[in-house]
Amino acid sequence: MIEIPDYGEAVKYDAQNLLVIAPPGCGKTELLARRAALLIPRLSPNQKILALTFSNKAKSNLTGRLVSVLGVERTRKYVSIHNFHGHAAEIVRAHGRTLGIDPQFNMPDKRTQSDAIAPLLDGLSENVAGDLNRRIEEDLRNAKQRPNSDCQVLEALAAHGITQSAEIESARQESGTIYYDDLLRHAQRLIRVPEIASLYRKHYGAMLVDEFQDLSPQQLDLAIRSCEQSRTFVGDPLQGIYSWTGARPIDVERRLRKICGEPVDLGVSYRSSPRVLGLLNLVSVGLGGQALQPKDPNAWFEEGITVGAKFSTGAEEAAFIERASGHILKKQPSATIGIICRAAWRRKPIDAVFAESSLPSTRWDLAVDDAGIIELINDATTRLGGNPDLAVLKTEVLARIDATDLDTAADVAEALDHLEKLATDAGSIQAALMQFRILDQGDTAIRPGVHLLNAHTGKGQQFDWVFIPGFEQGHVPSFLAKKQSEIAEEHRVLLVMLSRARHGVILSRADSLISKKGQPYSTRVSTWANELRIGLITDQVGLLEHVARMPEQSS
Ligand SMILES: Nc1ncnc2c1ncn2[C@@H]1O[C@H](COP(=O)(O)OP(=O)(O)OP(=O)(O)O)[C@@H](O)[C@H]1O
Repeated sequence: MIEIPDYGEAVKYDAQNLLVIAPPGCGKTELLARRAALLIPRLSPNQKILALTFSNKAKSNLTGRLVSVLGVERTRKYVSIHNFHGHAAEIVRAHGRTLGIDPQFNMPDKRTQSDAIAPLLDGLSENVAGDLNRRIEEDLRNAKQRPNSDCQVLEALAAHGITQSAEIESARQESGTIYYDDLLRHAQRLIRVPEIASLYRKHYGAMLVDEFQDLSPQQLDLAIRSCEQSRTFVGDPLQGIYSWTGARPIDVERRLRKICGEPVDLGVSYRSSPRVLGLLNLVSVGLGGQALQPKDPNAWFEEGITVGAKFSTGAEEAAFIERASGHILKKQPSATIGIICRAAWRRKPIDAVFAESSLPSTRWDLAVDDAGIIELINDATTRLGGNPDLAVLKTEVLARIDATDLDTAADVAEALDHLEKLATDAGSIQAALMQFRILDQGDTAIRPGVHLLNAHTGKGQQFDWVFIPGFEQGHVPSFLAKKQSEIAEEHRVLLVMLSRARHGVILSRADSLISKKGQPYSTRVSTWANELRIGLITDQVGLLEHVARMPEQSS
């Protein structure tokens, strides 16, 4: 490992291919943006940099950083920023005909495959349906994670899958539908055609890949065949939390080391306070990683804060989080507060409290909280004369977005679903639209106020304060994690949640929660409580006192 404490050196590091492996908050994403500035003058005329991210949120994050370093115009002119599905969709649209795929194929969204599986689950109990669904998804993913033709997919399913998986795939092939995994598979097949690869390689003179630990070998293959020079990969295998979607951090890192040589390491955190790092280091060292030092330990009020809080009920915990957020925002109106739960179900009482609160809050998993999506729907409604049929409205909205932007398409579908429900009560689509909460979120930066999200959505993001409710066995780690490898992944999820925090982290739990059936049940503290105990310096009372001592933010 080549140790470079500051990214300044790594940006300029003059390797053709550069691999950067570093813990959270050390500036990996920032490095990509700065490296783009270094690479642009080296591009040939008409060439661009291909920037690839794993998810749409990561794409917004990287876009924001690129824009702050390069400016809007240079970013637009020199960098194509895609998530993997978007990049794959572009290849399949442009060249799919080579494989007999109609270039006008309907873009899949997150539900296309699950809608096809749903009829097979009808009438089954929740557990049996959940297991069957998982098994079918796993079979299909395994059969499609290599450049298999449709016939080879069916052969793989016949050899290794259950009959229902083959049934779903046969029906898909007959109808000519494309699912998410088919996009990547077809793109991988196409990029192996030398003439097609050569087009992309001429067009892209450099490549930036963020969060390489989240990639499947298939995504990596697609990336490295799309651009063959000046490739920069950044990531942190200890933040690998996507093995359930096919990510293989160890294999991917091995391959990248072959391509790039020894990785560069960044060892200083620019994100977190000494207290937050103290807590974070307990987890990362437990996972075999290195302990991080803060860049400027004296820059933080009282060195930051870490809190362990316990409540009798989920409702009490939620009320406290709302109250503490209010105190923080009163002292620091521009503070960003992330309330990060491992799983959405655990956030229920908290979401309910913030839905009634006067504090500014955004739910990241609710598409209708996204001003961009609402604007798209509003514009389309106006064009269609004010009160359109929902199906017509959907077509109109989708016609206005980039056909390869699957995540936005999925958000639109989700928002329209929600709109449909609201319209039933409100009497019309227009009346329902008035009820959508429009937030002032013009750009990609995280706005001051409260953000409610789940661990996986928070990947790559940061907040001044992070609340992690639900530090209970069954939630952290999730009750779904049974194998050793799954529990290790849950441990990394904890690392990801903690490492989103800049100034302070508040871990909390409730003794009693309400089940889906409305019955109270008792909880036990997370298995990792002992590991973290010495890193938690105070409790909920100490938190409020710390906030009370904090100086008022000057305006
Ligand atoms: N050299 C630097 N000087 C000043 N600030 C920096 C520097 N590098 C990064 N930062 C800031 O530190 C914070 C964390 O950086 P960044 O998000 O790039 O880290 P990361 O390694 O990508 O984290 P993660 O792995 O959690 O996604 C950001 O606010 C960034 O602007």
